[in-house]
Amino acid sequence: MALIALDGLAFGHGGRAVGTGIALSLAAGEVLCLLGPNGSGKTSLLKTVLGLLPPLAGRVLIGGEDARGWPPARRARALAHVPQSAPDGFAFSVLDMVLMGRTARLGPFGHPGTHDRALAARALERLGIAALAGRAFTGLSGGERQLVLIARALAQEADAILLDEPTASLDFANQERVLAVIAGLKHDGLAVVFTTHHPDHAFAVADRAALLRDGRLIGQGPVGDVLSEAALGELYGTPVRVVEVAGRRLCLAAQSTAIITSEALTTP
Ligand SMILES: Nc1ncnc2c1ncn2[C@@H]1O[C@H](COP(=O)(O)OP(=O)(O)OP(=O)(O)O)[C@@H](O)[C@H]1O
Repeated sequence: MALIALDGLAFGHGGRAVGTGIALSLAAGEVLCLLGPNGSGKTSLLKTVLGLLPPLAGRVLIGGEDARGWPPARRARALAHVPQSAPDGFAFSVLDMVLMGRTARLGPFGHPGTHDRALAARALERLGIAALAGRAFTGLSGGERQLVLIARALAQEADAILLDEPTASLDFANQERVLAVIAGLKHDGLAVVFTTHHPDHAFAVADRAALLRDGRLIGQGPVGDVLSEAALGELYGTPVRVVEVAGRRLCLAAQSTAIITSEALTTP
């Protein structure tokens, strides 16, 4: 059975529809990459699945049940969220930020115990940021914050994790680390949804891709079927080349390939 299913979903803000007619499903142990141009509705769609925005029509089914009206704790046990960024608030330590991921799992007294601390420490290690545990979250760089938000979601131990541009602020090595973490979550049997502006990342770790343009899905299915040069070109409105290098498929904007090639030819 699908862990997450979207059925005729319309979503938007303040009653104004951004997207309509969304039908998608994702099983445990599957990774879905949501691609689309700026403003196509990726974040709004994720927020609707997470219950942060009410559906304007249709349903969000989690484990086969309509999730409308679910209490936050139940939702948090099912779905973890990695937002693009967190607002500046109190100067919580990194460890306390990650422990907040345990909120829906805490016992009657609401205090994290040994098990919660061990999970938080493991999540920090998995993201390579154990050394940041005692630092104030508000004193971190954008990329460090992004890694902490991912660690917080891992500590949540939800059935599915939805990540909004999880590699956007990260350096090259940390992008690879996060892709490896996503592959690890799949291996652990979680359902993973992530948005990105890098189709390469879909090729690297996703089983399925969904292409959102102007709030409508113009393609979805297995990555190998969906991410053709033609489909990516239509999605972004620019010619795209897909090349294979060292066993990995990579995307290039066809126009910039031409520029690079002509420069390479003319540079002595
Ligand atoms: N809080 C909001 N209130 C009203 N409209 C919003 C709000 N947030 C986003 N929108 C609108 O919804 C549309 C989709 O935005 P959304 O952030 O979901 O797109 P996106 O695909 O995630 O974009 P990007 O790739 O640039 O992050 C845009 O037209 C945007 O202006």
